[in-house]
Parts: sequence; structure tokens; C-alpha cells
Amino acid sequence: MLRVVVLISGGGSNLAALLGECDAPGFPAEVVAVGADRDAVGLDHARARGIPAFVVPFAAHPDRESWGDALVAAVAVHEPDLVVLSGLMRLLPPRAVDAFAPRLINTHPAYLPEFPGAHGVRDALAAGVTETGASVILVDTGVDTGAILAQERVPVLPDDDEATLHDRIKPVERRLLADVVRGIADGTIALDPIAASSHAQPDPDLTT
Ligand SMILES: Nc1nc2c(c(=O)[nH]1)N[C@@H](CN(C=O)c1ccc(C(=O)N[C@@H](CCC(=O)O)C(=O)O)cc1)CN2
Ligand SMILES: NCC(=O)N[C@@H]1O[C@H](COP(=O)([O-])[O-])[C@@H](O)[C@H]1O
Repeated sequence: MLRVVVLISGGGSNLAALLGECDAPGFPAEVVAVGADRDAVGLDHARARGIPAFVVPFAAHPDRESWGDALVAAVAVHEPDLVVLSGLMRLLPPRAVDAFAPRLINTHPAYLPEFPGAHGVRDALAAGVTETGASVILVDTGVDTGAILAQERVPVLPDDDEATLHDRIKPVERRLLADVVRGIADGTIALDPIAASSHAQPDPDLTT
């Protein structure tokens, strides 16, 4: 059984969907803990199931690296086989990436490398594209520059706003994430340390 720690920042709807997948008989993974960089309401999805929930407040640390070190320590307690960033709205500093990679993945609501960053849905709308997507990637020291493990196109409709488009993207994200976690657990997806190496140029902002 693959031991998974999920990290979030917000409502955790994608976490809730993964928890539901884990309930299915034969699903080869279990969420053993959920963490956040702030007091995220989504942690209640874990608490309601008796799954350990923890907060490592970014604001409580003098800099990103020290926050990252504290996060690594809090995650390591749970001895994960895989760390899933599912709505963690905080860039991990290089030491934290290196502590977890290549068993570190992220879901993003865009068809990477299109629209990376904190506002992928908003940016797709602003660009006026007729399609965007969802992606699951390995996490490296860049911003959404890791190897792509799964992605799928999602249409943008003329009357979409950020909420309606994001609501169309999320179910695709959830399915892709479940498929990737299942694939990692059953060995059909190999997390290649080379592919996951920090080949990206570290984002200079990551050390602030
Ligand atoms: N080292 C990495 N860490 C993280 C990555 C990554 O690719 N490399 N992905 C993010 C998730 N994400 C996009 O998928 C993302 C989230 C947040 C940001 C960002 O700029 N955050 C700001 C704070 C924004 C805020 O407070 O609202 C920051 O960290 O300073 C960019 C991309 C997870 N971590
Ligand atoms: N760049 C990172 C990013 O935008 N992540 C996105 O935040 C949402 C979290 O929703 P949730 O808290 O309801 O699961 C998800 O769509 C996730 O892909």
C-alpha cells in the first residue's frame, strides 16, 4: 500500500476526491497525513476521517528555506512513499524539493507548460484561449517545470469565468491524479530520479 502525504493550502476538494478514491476496494494507496502551509479549511477532510492533519505556517518562519526545513520534518514523521501537492499554493525551496523528489508530484489546473504559476485558470481566461487543461507533474526547483506525468485538454467556453472554468478543470485533475497515484503504486509509472532531478534553473524567488 503506497503511503501518501498530501499538502494543501485551501478548500481541499481535490484532496477529498483522492480520499474517496482511496476508499475504493483495491486502490493501492492510502493518505496517511495531510499538511498545509496555513490553517486550511481543507484539513477538515482529513480530521473527519481520523487522518493526521498538520500545519507548518509559512508566516511563522523567517524565510522560505527554514519553512521548507520545518515542512520536511513534519512530513517525514509520516514516512511517505509519495508526497502530493494538491492545491499547495506555496513554492517549495530547493532543500525541500530535494528531500522529497522524485516522489513529489503536483496537480496544476492548466495544460503545462501553458500558464504555470499560482493563477493558471485566471491566466488562461485572460489569454483568450479556447482550450486549457489539467496536468500532473513531478515537482522540481522551478515553477511547474517538472516532468509531465499526465495531462488532458479542457475546453474554455465563451461565457466562462474563473469559477466555471476551474469547476470544469477540477474533475479532470482529480481523475488524472488518481490515475497517476495508482500508476506509481502499481509500478506502471516509474519516478525517474533523472527526470525529476532539479534540472530546472532554481527560481531565484524560491530562496526568499
Ligand atoms: N518548487 C516548487 N514548488 C511548488 C511547485 C513547483 O512547481 N515547484 N508547484 C506549486 C503549485 N503551483 C502550481 O502548480 C504554484 C503555487 C503557488 C505559486 C506561487 O507563486 N506562490 C507564492 C505565494 C502565492 C500566494 O500566497 O497566494 C509563493 O510561494 O511565494 C506558484 C505555483 C507548489 N509548490
Ligand atoms: N498552481 C497551483 C494551483 O493552482 N493548484 C490548484 O488549486 C486548486 C486547489 O483546489 P482545492 O483546494 O479545492 O483542491 C486545484 O485546482 C489545484 O490544481
